[in-house]
Amino acid sequence: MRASQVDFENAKNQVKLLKKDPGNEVKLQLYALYKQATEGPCKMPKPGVFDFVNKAKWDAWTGLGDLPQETARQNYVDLVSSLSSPESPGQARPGAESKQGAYETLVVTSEDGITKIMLNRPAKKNAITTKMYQELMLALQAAGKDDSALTVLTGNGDYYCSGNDLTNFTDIPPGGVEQKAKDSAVLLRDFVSCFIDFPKPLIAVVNGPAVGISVTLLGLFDAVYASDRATFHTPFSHLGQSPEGCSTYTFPKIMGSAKAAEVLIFGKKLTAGEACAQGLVTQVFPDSTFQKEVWARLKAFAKLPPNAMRASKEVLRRGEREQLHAANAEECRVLQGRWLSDECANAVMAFLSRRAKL
Ligand SMILES: CCCCC/C=C/C(=O)SCCNC(=O)CCNC(=O)[C@H](O)C(C)(C)COP(=O)(O)OP(=O)(O)OC[C@H]1O[C@@H](n2cnc3c(N)ncnc32)[C@H](O)[C@@H]1OP(=O)(O)O
Repeated sequence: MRASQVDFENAKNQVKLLKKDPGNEVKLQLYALYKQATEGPCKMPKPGVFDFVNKAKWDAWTGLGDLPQETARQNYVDLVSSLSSPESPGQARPGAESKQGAYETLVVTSEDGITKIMLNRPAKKNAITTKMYQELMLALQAAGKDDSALTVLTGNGDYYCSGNDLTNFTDIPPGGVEQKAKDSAVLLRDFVSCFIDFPKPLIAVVNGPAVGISVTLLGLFDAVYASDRATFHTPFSHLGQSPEGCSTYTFPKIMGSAKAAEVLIFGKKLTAGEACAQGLVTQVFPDSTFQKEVWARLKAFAKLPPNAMRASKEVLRRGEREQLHAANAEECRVLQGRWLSDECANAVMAFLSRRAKL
């Protein structure tokens, strides 16, 4: 799964042959990844506010931060591969099957026995919108049933994921904020259930910083590989919120109750090394060799008998599935109340009005 210069050149040519216009957002991502892959991080001065086109390009490119050029090249190749329609197989990277042209917020590819689900909003640090929650559930359902041996979740760009997209809170339905809180609790419960019940090995490839729900969910993965650039931050109290993703059950089990409280109540940000020492991360790799080393390892895992791996996962999970669903339900119930609190409203408003950042 590591793109060579030849793959990159092929992908560049495939873009010109695309039969369908991929839309402006995707074109901006292609532009940004291409620039990052060929020139490195954006050093151009910020265009004027009325220079809309160049400002959008600049935003997309700077949104990739310090993403290594090799990773940008890989992500560019993956994105082009995902755009190749099944009717034009000549456009696809040999061996890489892209089934999910339908997703707006994800790039999903299958290759070498591995289905890779990549969060794909790099300019927004892969913050999870309502649409992305829904697409992730669909992608996980499909991956659970496909013939790949492993499923991997990762992020495009310099972040793994910045957690819940805080603009989700601005989309209030006719039933008002109470209805919004209720709908969000249902969505969250269904979303987390997909991870609890996922039937085959699920691996997180944490390519950069992780925030909020993208951290708490890690306790439900079977392995977590992290770049040494990654950090792990759950600022729930700062946001007037409370933990989710079954972390109230998994974190004390993984790291002990004192360390779990420091992370989940006081929002202590962990480095990749600390997260590994506390058992949340399986192994940390230097960012410069992260993709190469992790994918080599995953390809070897994917050659193991898939039914044996599923059976082992099932027997490991069976003993605690009930407790996990109970923790999920209780976390969603408490959060529903938190979302209606002044503490939460003030924190979200502060972020949206650019007064606060983590
Ligand atoms: C329904 C289910 C609910 C599930 C409950 C889940 C809870 C959680 O996940 S709580 C955690 C929520 N996340 C956050 O509070 C993170 C907020 N973001 C930040 O603090 C920062 O953006 C950052 C530290 C993640 C990155 O900072 P920086 O490197 O300086 O980059 P920018 O802030 O300029 O970000 C670029 C761009 O992306 C937008 N963005 C980033 N994260 C989010 C987010 N979580 N929600 C919405 N938007 C986000 C940011 O606003 C910038 O946008 P533009 O200004 O339009 O470029």
